[in-house]
Amino acid sequence: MASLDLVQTLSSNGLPEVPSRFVQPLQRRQPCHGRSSIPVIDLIDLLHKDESCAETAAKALKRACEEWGFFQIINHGIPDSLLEDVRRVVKNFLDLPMEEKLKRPMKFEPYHPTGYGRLFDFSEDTILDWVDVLIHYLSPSALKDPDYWPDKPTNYRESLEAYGNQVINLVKVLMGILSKGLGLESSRLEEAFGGDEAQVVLRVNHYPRCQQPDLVMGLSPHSDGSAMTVLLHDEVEGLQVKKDDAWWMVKPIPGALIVNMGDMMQLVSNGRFMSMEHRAVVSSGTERISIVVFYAPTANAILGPIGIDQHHAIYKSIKYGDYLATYMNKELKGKERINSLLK
Ligand SMILES: O=C(O)CCC(=O)C(=O)O
Ligand SMILES: [Fe+2]
Repeated sequence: MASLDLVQTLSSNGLPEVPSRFVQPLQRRQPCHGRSSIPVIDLIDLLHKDESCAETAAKALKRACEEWGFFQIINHGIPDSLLEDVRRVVKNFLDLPMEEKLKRPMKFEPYHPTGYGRLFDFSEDTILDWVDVLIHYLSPSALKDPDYWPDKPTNYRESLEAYGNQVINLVKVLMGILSKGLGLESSRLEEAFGGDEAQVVLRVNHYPRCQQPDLVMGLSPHSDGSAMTVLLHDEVEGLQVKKDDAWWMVKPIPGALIVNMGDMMQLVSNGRFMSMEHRAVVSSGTERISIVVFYAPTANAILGPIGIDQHHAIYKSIKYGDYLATYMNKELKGKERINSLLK
């Protein structure tokens, strides 16, 4: 296959048209309906000493997960200065010369792509998304290959380590509350996903400016294969969520993190917490960077609906590693994968 430059290079080379491999067929260019105010959840309320306040907030969280599967979390406890650091070191990495970034080119291990480059490029027929990515593990230690963490800029590793730990703690708190919301012990979901063996992956999505933004997708419609996903944005719009068959542009709140339920949360909750389809669009005026943490089960976890009479289970059980294998080896296509687990 002839090699095609990464998007950042294509963006800066000044060509009037995007290469044909990025052009989406008309039926895949569904318009956006408008802006949405996805639910806003305040962690201070969720952890409030006043029980009735905490309970009201927990109900709002549960409703957000049932109706949208997406919310923005404010007062999440991760200092603004750390979020700033993370955005800065990631931007500094992306600004390095291509040869430096390609010292860790994308390697496609069976389930675990890691490195810098292009995702989901399976054959010359695959339509490519207008995005370059950097991926590495944050946890567990067996998968956290330090060689795949950029060593430039100098404080990249320190900032991402600190941020990763804080996001993992936040996810655990949210999962504890959602676990109780399903009528389970607060630790039940965390245990189901493998406790400290859960796979936590960082992915930087870099969407450079695009000369023909209406013809391409930044990230094609998909649902996340994870249990929960936490997205740090750069205040640039681009994330769209599909609800009631329409696409809604998320308006990012400065300082907030965007959280969404992944397929594994939909599975274990027997379809109560929704792993919604979403996509990213790009613009001709501004680049966009999203820094995403996927909190996913350990590969050995066998998962199915939890805490219900199995007659009422609408999904089959699956070993997460098998799910991941199909997830990573196919083009992104809406909610095809989780729907394939329906009984
Ligand atoms: O960049 C975004 O807004 C979306 C990222 C995303 O959906 C993903 O990385 O799975
Ligand atoms: Fe996603």
